[in-house]
Amino acid sequence: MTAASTTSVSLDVRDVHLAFGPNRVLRGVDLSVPRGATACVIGPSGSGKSTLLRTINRLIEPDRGDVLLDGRSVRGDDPDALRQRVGMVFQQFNLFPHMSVLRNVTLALRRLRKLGEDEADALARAQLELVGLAGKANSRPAQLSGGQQQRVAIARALALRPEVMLFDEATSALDPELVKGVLGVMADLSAAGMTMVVVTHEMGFARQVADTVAFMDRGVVLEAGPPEAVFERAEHPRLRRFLDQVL
Ligand SMILES: Nc1ncnc2c1ncn2[C@@H]1O[C@H](COP(=O)(O)OP(=O)(O)OP(=O)(O)O)[C@@H](O)[C@H]1O
Repeated sequence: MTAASTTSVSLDVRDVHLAFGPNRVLRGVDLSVPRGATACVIGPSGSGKSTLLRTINRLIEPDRGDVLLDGRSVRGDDPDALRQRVGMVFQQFNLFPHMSVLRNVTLALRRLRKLGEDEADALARAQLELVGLAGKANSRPAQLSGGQQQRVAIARALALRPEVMLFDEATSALDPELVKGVLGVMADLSAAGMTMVVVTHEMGFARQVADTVAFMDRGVVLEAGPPEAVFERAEHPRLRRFLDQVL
Protein backbone atom coordinates (compact mmCIF):
# COMPACT_ATOMS: atom_id res chain seq x y z
CA MET A 1 0.00 0.00 0.00
CA THR A 2 2.99 2.31 0.03
CA ALA A 3 2.16 3.93 -3.31
CA ALA A 4 -0.93 5.44 -1.73
CA SER A 5 0.96 7.16 1.02
CA THR A 6 2.89 9.64 -1.03
CA THR A 7 0.00 11.60 -2.47
CA SER A 8 -2.48 12.10 0.36
CA VAL A 9 -3.65 15.58 1.32
CA SER A 10 -5.43 17.26 4.22
CA LEU A 11 -9.22 17.52 4.12
CA ASP A 12 -11.33 20.26 5.68
CA VAL A 13 -15.10 20.31 5.73
CA ARG A 14 -16.32 23.76 6.71
CA ASP A 15 -19.82 24.61 7.82
CA VAL A 16 -21.51 22.34 5.28
CA HIS A 17 -25.30 22.58 5.07
CA LEU A 18 -27.68 20.49 3.00
CA ALA A 19 -31.46 20.07 3.01
CA PHE A 20 -33.61 17.62 1.10
CA GLY A 21 -36.77 19.70 0.88
CA PRO A 22 -37.78 20.50 4.46
CA ASN A 23 -35.39 17.86 5.86
CA ARG A 24 -32.23 19.69 7.00
CA VAL A 25 -29.85 16.77 6.89
CA LEU A 26 -26.57 18.65 7.35
CA ARG A 27 -26.75 21.70 9.60
CA GLY A 28 -23.23 23.09 9.64
CA VAL A 29 -20.76 20.21 9.61
CA ASP A 30 -17.11 20.90 10.39
CA LEU A 31 -14.46 18.20 10.14
CA SER A 32 -10.70 18.50 9.75
CA VAL A 33 -8.55 15.56 8.75
CA PRO A 34 -4.81 16.25 8.58
CA ARG A 35 -2.79 14.75 5.76
CA GLY A 36 -2.40 11.01 6.30
CA ALA A 37 -4.88 10.85 9.18
CA THR A 38 -8.00 8.71 9.51
CA ALA A 39 -11.28 10.12 10.80
CA CYS A 40 -14.03 7.68 11.74
CA VAL A 41 -17.55 9.09 11.69
CA ILE A 42 -20.00 7.40 14.02
CA GLY A 43 -23.56 8.24 14.95
CA PRO A 44 -27.18 7.14 14.87
CA SER A 45 -29.00 6.11 11.72
CA GLY A 46 -30.23 9.13 9.77
CA SER A 47 -27.80 11.58 11.40
CA GLY A 48 -26.35 12.50 7.98
CA LYS A 49 -23.13 10.45 7.84
CA SER A 50 -23.56 9.11 4.29
CA THR A 51 -24.80 12.46 3.07
CA LEU A 52 -21.70 14.12 4.51
CA LEU A 53 -19.43 11.76 2.55
CA ARG A 54 -21.39 12.45 -0.62
CA THR A 55 -20.94 16.17 -0.26
CA ILE A 56 -17.18 15.72 0.18
CA ASN A 57 -16.71 14.31 -3.32
CA ARG A 58 -19.66 16.31 -4.64
CA LEU A 59 -21.95 13.43 -5.52
CA ILE A 60 -24.27 15.95 -3.86
CA GLU A 61 -23.70 19.70 -3.94
CA PRO A 62 -23.99 21.24 -0.47
CA ASP A 63 -26.33 24.22 -0.12
CA ARG A 64 -23.69 26.09 1.83
CA GLY A 65 -20.18 25.62 3.15
CA ASP A 66 -16.99 24.38 1.62
CA VAL A 67 -14.65 21.42 1.26
CA LEU A 68 -10.92 22.03 1.05
CA LEU A 69 -8.16 19.69 -0.09
CA ASP A 70 -4.74 20.82 1.12
CA GLY A 71 -6.31 24.15 2.04
CA ARG A 72 -7.81 24.77 -1.40
CA SER A 73 -11.55 24.83 -2.07
CA VAL A 74 -12.82 22.16 -4.46
CA ARG A 75 -15.76 24.33 -5.45
CA GLY A 76 -15.74 24.80 -9.18
CA ASP A 77 -13.45 21.81 -9.79
CA ASP A 78 -14.45 19.37 -12.51
CA PRO A 79 -16.44 16.62 -10.70
CA ASP A 80 -14.69 13.79 -12.59
CA ALA A 81 -11.29 15.17 -11.67
CA LEU A 82 -12.40 15.61 -8.07
CA ARG A 83 -13.63 12.00 -7.88
CA GLN A 84 -10.22 10.80 -9.00
CA ARG A 85 -8.68 12.76 -6.15
CA VAL A 86 -11.30 11.60 -3.64
CA GLY A 87 -12.05 7.88 -3.95
CA MET A 88 -15.18 6.38 -2.43
CA VAL A 89 -16.17 2.89 -1.39
CA PHE A 90 -19.84 2.14 -0.77
CA GLN A 91 -21.74 -0.36 1.35
CA GLN A 92 -22.95 -2.09 -1.82
CA PHE A 93 -19.83 -2.65 -3.85
CA ASN A 94 -21.30 -1.28 -7.09
CA LEU A 95 -19.18 -3.48 -9.35
CA PHE A 96 -20.28 -4.08 -12.94
CA PRO A 97 -21.57 -7.67 -12.90
CA HIS A 98 -20.98 -8.37 -16.60
CA MET A 99 -17.29 -7.40 -16.48
CA SER A 100 -14.30 -9.30 -15.14
CA VAL A 101 -12.67 -8.13 -11.94
CA LEU A 102 -9.77 -6.79 -14.01
CA ARG A 103 -12.05 -4.76 -16.28
CA ASN A 104 -13.90 -3.37 -13.29
CA VAL A 105 -10.59 -1.94 -12.10
CA THR A 106 -9.26 -0.83 -15.51
CA LEU A 107 -12.44 0.89 -16.70
CA ALA A 108 -11.93 4.18 -14.90
CA LEU A 109 -8.19 4.06 -15.57
CA ARG A 110 -8.88 3.94 -19.28
CA ARG A 111 -11.83 6.33 -19.36
CA LEU A 112 -10.73 8.90 -16.81
CA ARG A 113 -6.96 8.63 -16.82
CA LYS A 114 -6.87 7.72 -20.52
CA LEU A 115 -4.32 4.96 -19.96
CA GLY A 116 -3.63 2.42 -22.70
CA GLU A 117 -4.74 -1.17 -22.19
CA ASP A 118 -1.35 -2.58 -21.17
CA GLU A 119 -0.60 0.16 -18.69
CA ALA A 120 -4.11 0.00 -17.19
CA ASP A 121 -3.91 -3.80 -16.90
CA ALA A 122 -0.52 -3.67 -15.19
CA LEU A 123 -1.67 -1.03 -12.72
CA ALA A 124 -4.90 -2.87 -11.99
CA ARG A 125 -3.12 -6.18 -11.44
CA ALA A 126 -0.69 -4.52 -9.03
CA GLN A 127 -3.57 -3.00 -7.11
CA LEU A 128 -5.46 -6.31 -6.99
CA GLU A 129 -2.35 -7.94 -5.59
CA LEU A 130 -2.22 -5.37 -2.81
CA VAL A 131 -5.72 -6.32 -1.70
CA GLY A 132 -4.92 -10.03 -1.93
CA LEU A 133 -6.82 -10.78 -5.13
CA ALA A 134 -4.09 -11.34 -7.70
CA GLY A 135 -5.61 -14.68 -8.66
CA LYS A 136 -9.11 -13.33 -9.28
CA ALA A 137 -8.47 -10.90 -12.15
CA ASN A 138 -10.43 -12.95 -14.67
CA SER A 139 -13.36 -13.84 -12.39
CA ARG A 140 -16.74 -12.18 -12.54
CA PRO A 141 -17.90 -10.35 -9.39
CA ALA A 142 -20.61 -12.96 -8.76
CA GLN A 143 -17.93 -15.65 -8.42
CA LEU A 144 -16.39 -13.77 -5.49
CA SER A 145 -17.44 -13.51 -1.87
CA GLY A 146 -18.83 -10.19 -0.66
CA GLY A 147 -15.56 -9.47 1.11
CA GLN A 148 -13.58 -10.12 -2.06
CA GLN A 149 -15.96 -7.94 -4.06
CA GLN A 150 -15.48 -5.13 -1.59
CA ARG A 151 -11.72 -5.50 -1.89
CA VAL A 152 -12.09 -5.20 -5.68
CA ALA A 153 -14.06 -1.98 -5.11
CA ILE A 154 -11.22 -0.70 -2.91
CA ALA A 155 -8.63 -1.67 -5.53
CA ARG A 156 -10.69 0.12 -8.18
CA ALA A 157 -10.73 3.32 -6.15
CA LEU A 158 -7.02 3.07 -5.25
CA ALA A 159 -5.97 2.47 -8.86
CA LEU A 160 -6.89 6.08 -9.59
CA ARG A 161 -4.25 7.18 -7.06
CA PRO A 162 -6.66 9.13 -4.85
CA GLU A 163 -5.43 11.68 -2.34
CA VAL A 164 -8.32 11.01 0.05
CA MET A 165 -10.45 7.89 0.52
CA LEU A 166 -14.03 7.85 1.78
CA PHE A 167 -15.60 4.64 3.09
CA ASP A 168 -19.36 4.50 3.60
CA GLU A 169 -20.16 1.57 5.87
CA ALA A 170 -17.92 -0.57 3.70
CA THR A 171 -18.44 -3.70 5.80
CA SER A 172 -22.12 -3.38 6.73
CA ALA A 173 -23.35 -5.64 3.93
CA LEU A 174 -20.83 -8.40 4.64
CA ASP A 175 -21.24 -11.66 6.48
CA PRO A 176 -19.45 -11.42 9.84
CA GLU A 177 -16.59 -13.72 8.83
CA LEU A 178 -15.74 -11.50 5.85
CA VAL A 179 -15.61 -8.22 7.75
CA LYS A 180 -12.11 -8.70 9.15
CA GLY A 181 -10.39 -9.03 5.77
CA VAL A 182 -11.88 -5.77 4.48
CA LEU A 183 -11.15 -3.90 7.72
CA GLY A 184 -7.59 -5.24 7.49
CA VAL A 185 -7.15 -3.70 4.03
CA MET A 186 -8.55 -0.41 5.35
CA ALA A 187 -6.25 -0.48 8.38
CA ASP A 188 -3.23 -1.12 6.11
CA LEU A 189 -4.24 1.81 3.95
CA SER A 190 -4.55 4.03 7.00
CA ALA A 191 -1.13 2.90 8.24
CA ALA A 192 0.34 3.63 4.80
CA GLY A 193 -0.63 7.28 5.24
CA MET A 194 -3.80 7.66 3.22
CA THR A 195 -6.11 10.46 4.37
CA MET A 196 -9.40 8.70 5.11
CA VAL A 197 -12.92 9.40 6.30
CA VAL A 198 -14.60 6.19 7.41
CA VAL A 199 -18.30 6.05 8.25
CA THR A 200 -18.58 2.93 10.33
CA HIS A 201 -20.53 0.95 12.88
CA GLU A 202 -17.34 -0.98 13.72
CA MET A 203 -16.42 0.64 17.02
CA GLY A 204 -13.38 -1.65 17.43
CA PHE A 205 -11.98 -0.36 14.13
CA ALA A 206 -12.68 3.24 15.12
CA ARG A 207 -10.95 2.73 18.44
CA GLN A 208 -7.86 1.08 16.96
CA VAL A 209 -7.37 2.85 13.64
CA ALA A 210 -8.86 6.34 13.88
CA ASP A 211 -6.81 9.39 14.71
CA THR A 212 -10.08 11.27 15.22
CA VAL A 213 -13.54 9.96 15.98
CA ALA A 214 -16.38 12.32 15.04
CA PHE A 215 -19.84 11.72 16.48
CA MET A 216 -22.58 12.97 14.20
CA ASP A 217 -26.05 13.65 15.50
CA ARG A 218 -28.91 15.42 13.72
CA GLY A 219 -26.75 16.90 11.02
CA VAL A 220 -23.81 18.22 13.02
CA VAL A 221 -20.58 16.86 14.46
CA LEU A 222 -21.53 17.05 18.10
CA GLU A 223 -18.22 15.85 19.52
CA ALA A 224 -14.87 14.88 18.00
CA GLY A 225 -11.52 13.87 19.38
CA PRO A 226 -9.00 11.06 19.72
CA PRO A 227 -10.66 7.65 20.18
CA GLU A 228 -9.74 7.33 23.85
CA ALA A 229 -11.35 10.70 24.63
CA VAL A 230 -14.52 9.94 22.68
CA PHE A 231 -14.92 6.39 23.94
CA GLU A 232 -13.72 6.80 27.53
CA ARG A 233 -14.53 10.41 28.37
CA ALA A 234 -17.49 11.34 26.19
CA GLU A 235 -18.78 14.74 27.21
CA HIS A 236 -22.12 15.02 25.47
CA PRO A 237 -25.01 13.03 26.97
CA ARG A 238 -26.25 12.08 23.49
CA LEU A 239 -22.84 10.58 22.65
CA ARG A 240 -22.81 8.72 25.97
CA ARG A 241 -26.28 7.33 25.24
CA PHE A 242 -25.21 6.27 21.74
CA LEU A 243 -22.12 4.51 23.08
CA ASP A 244 -24.19 2.75 25.74
CA GLN A 245 -26.33 1.32 22.95
CA VAL A 246 -23.56 0.19 20.60
CA LEU A 247 -20.70 -0.92 22.85
N1 LIG B 1 -31.25 11.52 -1.87
C1 LIG B 1 -32.01 11.81 -0.81
N2 LIG B 1 -33.20 12.42 -0.94
C2 LIG B 1 -33.94 12.74 0.14
N3 LIG B 1 -33.59 12.47 1.41
C3 LIG B 1 -32.42 11.85 1.61
C4 LIG B 1 -31.56 11.48 0.51
N4 LIG B 1 -30.45 10.89 1.02
C5 LIG B 1 -30.61 10.88 2.37
N5 LIG B 1 -31.78 11.45 2.72
C6 LIG B 1 -32.26 11.64 4.10
O1 LIG B 1 -31.22 12.27 4.82
C7 LIG B 1 -31.19 11.80 6.16
C8 LIG B 1 -29.80 11.36 6.51
O2 LIG B 1 -29.47 10.20 5.74
P1 LIG B 1 -28.01 9.57 5.73
O3 LIG B 1 -28.08 8.37 4.84
O4 LIG B 1 -27.01 10.61 5.42
O5 LIG B 1 -27.85 9.12 7.26
P2 LIG B 1 -26.81 8.14 7.92
O6 LIG B 1 -26.36 8.81 9.17
O7 LIG B 1 -25.75 7.76 6.94
O8 LIG B 1 -27.72 6.90 8.28
P3 LIG B 1 -27.42 5.31 8.26
O9 LIG B 1 -26.45 5.05 9.38
O10 LIG B 1 -28.75 4.71 8.50
O11 LIG B 1 -26.85 4.99 6.90
C9 LIG B 1 -32.26 10.74 6.28
O12 LIG B 1 -33.40 11.35 6.84
C10 LIG B 1 -32.51 10.34 4.84
O13 LIG B 1 -33.82 9.90 4.68
